[in-house]
Amino acid sequence: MTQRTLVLLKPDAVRRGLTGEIISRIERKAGWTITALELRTLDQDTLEQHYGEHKGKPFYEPLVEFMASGPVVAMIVEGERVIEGLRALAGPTDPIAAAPGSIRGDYGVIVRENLIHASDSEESAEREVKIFFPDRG
Ligand SMILES: Nc1ncnc2c1ncn2[C@@H]1O[C@H](COP(=O)(O)OP(=O)(O)OP(=O)(O)O)[C@@H](O)[C@H]1O
Repeated sequence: MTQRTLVLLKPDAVRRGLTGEIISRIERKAGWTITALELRTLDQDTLEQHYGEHKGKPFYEPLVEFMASGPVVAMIVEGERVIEGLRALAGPTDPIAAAPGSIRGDYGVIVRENLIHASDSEESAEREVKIFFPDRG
């Protein structure tokens, strides 16, 4: 089943010089293709649209502040079962609970600074692609 997903390499990944490594891991998966890629600093409006479901939660404000603290790499990745596959490659939200070999398991410690976002369903992917790449909607 060919799908597309929206991936963000968060400001911690850019600051720590890990984007090349993470992009390589994605590129090496057979049949997955990066079809859009941009380095961009996110504004409040974009972050509100993206993380709106978390508004009101205690971690929302620090999360938005962190996500605006430096550039992110936004990508569309297309391929076979790429939504489930990228969530597996990223690992669970809490990097300490993430298995070694996953991106968060290998490089992360802090829940907020967990390196990568990947859409969690086809509906989220379509919604998020439109937010970050409106011309690909
Ligand atoms: N308890 C928490 N404390 C601090 N930050 C959190 C917490 N829970 C979630 N976050 C941050 O908010 C982001 C979005 O939370 P969500 O529950 O959607 O996790 P996720 O689906 O693993 O992450 P993402 O949507 O970024 O792929 C997380 O990736 C993390 O950066």
